[in-house]
Amino acid sequence: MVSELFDPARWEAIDRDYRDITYHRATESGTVRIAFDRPDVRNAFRPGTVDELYDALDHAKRQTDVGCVLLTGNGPSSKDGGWAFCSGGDQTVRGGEGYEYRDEDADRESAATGGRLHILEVQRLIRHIPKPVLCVVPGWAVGGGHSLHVVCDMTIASEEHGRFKQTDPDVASFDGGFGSAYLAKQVGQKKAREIFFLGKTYDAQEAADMGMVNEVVPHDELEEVALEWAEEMNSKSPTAMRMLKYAFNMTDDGMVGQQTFAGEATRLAYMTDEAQEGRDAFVEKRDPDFSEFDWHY
Ligand SMILES: CC(C)(COP(=O)(O)OP(=O)(O)OC[C@H]1O[C@@H](n2cnc3c(N)ncnc32)[C@H](O)[C@@H]1OP(=O)(O)O)[C@@H](O)C(=O)NCCC(=O)NCCSC(=O)CCC(=O)c1ccccc1C(=O)O
Repeated sequence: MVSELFDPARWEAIDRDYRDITYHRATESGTVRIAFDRPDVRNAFRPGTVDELYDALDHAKRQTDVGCVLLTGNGPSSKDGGWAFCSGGDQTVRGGEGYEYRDEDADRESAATGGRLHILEVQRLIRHIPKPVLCVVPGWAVGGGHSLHVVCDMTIASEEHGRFKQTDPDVASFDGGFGSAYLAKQVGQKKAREIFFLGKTYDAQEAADMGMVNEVVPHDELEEVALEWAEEMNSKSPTAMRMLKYAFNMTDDGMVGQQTFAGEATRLAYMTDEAQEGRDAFVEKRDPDFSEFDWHY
């Protein structure tokens, strides 16, 4: 069993050699499901988990017939029945310089000798992947797991088990990027500071009321609703969705936001006869003739 909420009839496995996550593609829509698969430790991520997550997201990015990514956590825990999206960095493999490849992770090709903190690379990929990422929270979203939900485009959460909490300062960590500053854009400065400075636990409805969760869904229906939302998004114009995501990002992402949005505008411009005249003129070693193209206003 992948997860109690997972309907095997609606998914097929994507053949990748993963240990800490599962990766599936919907049988009837351009949707993929990426899930943390360490339910016994509330889906905490270790360096190998982060590598796999990055690899799956990058693969999803490159599937031109995929319009939406679901990011979730498998469950429940075989030890106590608890549910989690993700509880952040695995504190048991945290060394002096960061999170370390240990035990069965030591044989990974990616294994570094020093510690890693590369979950931030995953955050940036979620931010820049040219399609919506929907965070599906069946239980705890804590620490770095909370930050991941914040950076996703939208979040839906289990009414019964969804729980949100920031423990970063309890374990001497601090996400000073999207996890805090972007969170403040979602819930306001006072609330964001409360979340980090007090470390309170909020249920799914409280998280929705403060603006960081889009919808609270009965636990048993969570993945069904996620697929419905994904199908809705898949029915939209891919170009419009991509440009909208980058437009939403742009005001907060500075020059990189501008670069990303402008890059997509350049792609659209490359598709015009006008751009092709520029290319052809160079290749044919002649002056370009743009005279037939309008100065649109
Ligand atoms: C998640 C809890 C609130 C759940 O509580 P509860 O339901 O009572 O379950 P427990 O009995 O506590 O846990 C069950 C079981 O899981 C183990 N476990 C849970 N979380 C972790 C974890 N993060 N690491 C390792 N193991 C974990 C727990 O020990 C139990 O195991 P048993 O063997 O059965 O006893 C609660 O569990 C909790 O508070 N967990 C810790 C949350 C936490 O502090 N996470 C780390 C925050 S820091 C972080 O994530 C850094 C991320 C990062 O890399 C980063 C770096 C640089 C900038 C930014 C970031 C960023 O934040 O993204």
